[in-house]
Amino acid sequence: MTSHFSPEGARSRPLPPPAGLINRVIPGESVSICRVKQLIAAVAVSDAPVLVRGSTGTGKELAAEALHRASGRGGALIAVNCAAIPADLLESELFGHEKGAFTGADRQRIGRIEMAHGGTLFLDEIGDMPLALQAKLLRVLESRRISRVGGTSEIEVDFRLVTATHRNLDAQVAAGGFRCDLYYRINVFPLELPDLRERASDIPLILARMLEDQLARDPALDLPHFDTSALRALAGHSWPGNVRELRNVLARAIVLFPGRIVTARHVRENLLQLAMPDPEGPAGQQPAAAPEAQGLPEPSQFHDMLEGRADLDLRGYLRDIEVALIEAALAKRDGCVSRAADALRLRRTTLIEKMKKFGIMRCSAA
Ligand SMILES: Nc1ncnc2c1ncn2[C@@H]1O[C@H](COP(=O)(O)OP(=O)(O)OP(=O)(O)O)[C@@H](O)[C@H]1O
Repeated sequence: MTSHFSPEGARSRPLPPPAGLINRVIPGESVSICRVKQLIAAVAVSDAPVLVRGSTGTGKELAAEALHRASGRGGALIAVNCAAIPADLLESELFGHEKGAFTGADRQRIGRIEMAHGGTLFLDEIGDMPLALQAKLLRVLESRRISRVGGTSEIEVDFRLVTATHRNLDAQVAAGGFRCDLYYRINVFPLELPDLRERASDIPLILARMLEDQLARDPALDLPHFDTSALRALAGHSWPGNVRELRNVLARAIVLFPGRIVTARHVRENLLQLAMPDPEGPAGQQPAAAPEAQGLPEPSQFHDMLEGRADLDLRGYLRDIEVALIEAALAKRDGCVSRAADALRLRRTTLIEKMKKFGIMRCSAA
């Protein structure tokens, strides 16, 4: 029997991992994600199998990475997506094969389970594993030994098992699609990841982490800046695709609004829906400074200002603000419509239309 067994892989790891280690992998401070991180910290140092559940895109693979890093195991994290590999290839992918084991096996191949020796094996979408392979996996978990396809000798393996699924495994077991004995083996420590809409308060931190990662990958990137109204609009979305959907929204923002301020309107019209942005604010123009940086009230301040008020003539108030800002922009630029339009990030024709609508004259500052 070949043995990969070593005191290194089998040592007990009694010290809890530092919280910062897990925080670096999973950003967020909401109650629900903090509970997940506490559970990860508690279980990481043991060898107990963990079953991560959660809707698609909630970060199940990220949770596996956090568990692995916090476990202190010296080996690698080896991930296998059981749904992405055709059923007839999955066995040799997991167990490896000897040369000549089947047609096309022209050389020996080490499988993923062997590669995970001393580390963590992450079996994503375990609910999609064929029943025959489930039986083989159960034997490995019980004996801690594998045989490569076409091989005769046994190889001892020491790995921490983390599995994940977005399926309802209880229902699958009841329907006979998943082995009951394997289910109990892998479900020693269940970890439930919350949907993003249940931890919307984490969106700014997750977004900041994603932006940091983008910048680390490409320091020359001109990143967009999400203002508070944009963050509020993101928090109000239902996020059926969870954090993966948020990642896609950010990817869109990087393309559509490089170096620009992203507002709630952009979020609603261009990022959560796929309309192209207004040509106002053309490419090459410097990003507009945030309203608060220009001494203007930042939109979130209206929350406090409106507290306790019964009603408001919104249309009239917004018109007065628009007129006042247009008149101020024209006055500061000696009545020059083109320069005022640039300053207001409007097309010249749009500004002229507004001036006609509100009866604004080209007055100068003097
Ligand atoms: N908390 C988070 N912070 C930053 N990025 C995250 C977070 N959670 C998930 N992501 C990112 O979202 C994407 C989806 O995450 P992941 O693949 O871990 O989800 P999943 O739950 O395994 O999805 P599926 O069930 O569809 O396989 C990845 O790009 C991942 O890096």
